[in-house]
Amino acid sequence: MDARAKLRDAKRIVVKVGTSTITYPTGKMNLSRLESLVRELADLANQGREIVLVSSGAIAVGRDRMNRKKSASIPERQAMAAVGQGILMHVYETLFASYGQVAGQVLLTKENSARHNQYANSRNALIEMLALNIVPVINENDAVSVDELKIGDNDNLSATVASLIDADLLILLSDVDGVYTANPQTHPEAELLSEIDEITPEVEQMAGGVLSDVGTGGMHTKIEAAKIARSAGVHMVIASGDAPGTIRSILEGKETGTFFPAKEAHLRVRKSWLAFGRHIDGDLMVDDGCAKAMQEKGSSLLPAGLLSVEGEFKEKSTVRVLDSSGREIARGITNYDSETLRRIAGHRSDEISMLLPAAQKKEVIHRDNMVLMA
Ligand SMILES: Nc1ncnc2c1ncn2[C@@H]1O[C@H](COP(=O)(O)OP(=O)(O)O)[C@@H](O)[C@H]1O
Ligand SMILES: N[C@@H](CCC(=O)OP(=O)(O)O)C(=O)O
Repeated sequence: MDARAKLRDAKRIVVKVGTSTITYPTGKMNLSRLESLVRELADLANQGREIVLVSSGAIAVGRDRMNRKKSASIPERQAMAAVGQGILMHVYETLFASYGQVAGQVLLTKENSARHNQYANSRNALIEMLALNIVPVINENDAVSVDELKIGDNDNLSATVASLIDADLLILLSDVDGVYTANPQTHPEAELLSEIDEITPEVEQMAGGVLSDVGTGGMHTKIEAAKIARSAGVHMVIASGDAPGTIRSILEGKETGTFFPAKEAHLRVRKSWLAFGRHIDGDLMVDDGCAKAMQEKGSSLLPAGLLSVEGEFKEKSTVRVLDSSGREIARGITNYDSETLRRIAGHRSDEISMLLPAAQKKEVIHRDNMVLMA
């Protein structure tokens, strides 16, 4: 069966719109886009589908209201978001109400997904809203989240939300109609890719940089979102937010935008929390033999395979595991702090008891506390 045909049955759908889709380059709201988007989403909800909207745009709309051209400082961006989010939500609420639907605002920070109890709370709230036929309208809580509280971009946020609620499909609507072989704004000869089955280093290379002045991540953060979604068993499509009817055409299984099919064996909720909900505290580089054993046999990470340690962290921190070329292959919770890891790196398990005074666990990261990323 054509892989896209599965999308016809998608019941729980997360749609993310970028700043560039819902505002004009001047910063003013693009009301006709907002109207046609909400109309399309309300119609899907009328069909009995569960819809979640993740919308950017708070900072741009706030800037426009306050007549600011560019907000350089972080506190100023926070202030702009506080103004813009209210305006945006008012517009969404009014539009959804005009189509007979109820919208409810949910603002998230990294903390909501980094602590397990808060992760469960966010999930419960969203699932209850869907059960009550409320359309959650989500954004990052830009007015309060800075530095380590910040998720950073709504592409990652939408994929984390999709994984949190076990969505069937995530649609990222942007100012570009999918992933091209290179940035089409700088490479007019670039070609649109209809489907990406594997996120290879070449795909990451194609993602290039951002040109948009109000958005944050460009194609790079959308590829990161695809990794999160696919691993969590969520299909993802990147398409243009320009043309009305795009979402309907995706749900008819038509070849619209770039399709990232979900991985078959997807992560259970605990593992997806482990991989994507938590703050990353450091990097561990491993040798090729160790990388192969982890990827092909699902082995734990042992000290013998460890080449180097980046960052200062305590035991039970979340770290990325990189292969010798620097590519991320896994994430997990380490049994040792960074200082101890530097001492035991490269040593066989039988040598460890001599290096460390008390009896220690053998693995650096146990396979149960690890998620493969590549
Ligand atoms: N390979 C690529 N294919 C498509 N777009 C790309 C690629 N590489 C970089 N881009 C850029 O990413 C932009 C979309 O990202 P962004 O402006 O952040 O959108 P949004 O506001 O929807 O999140 C495109 O307009 C394009 O300039
Ligand atoms: N949360 C911010 C936008 C962050 C963001 O990811 O923007 P975009 O790249 O346009 O999706 C806002 O509402 O202004």
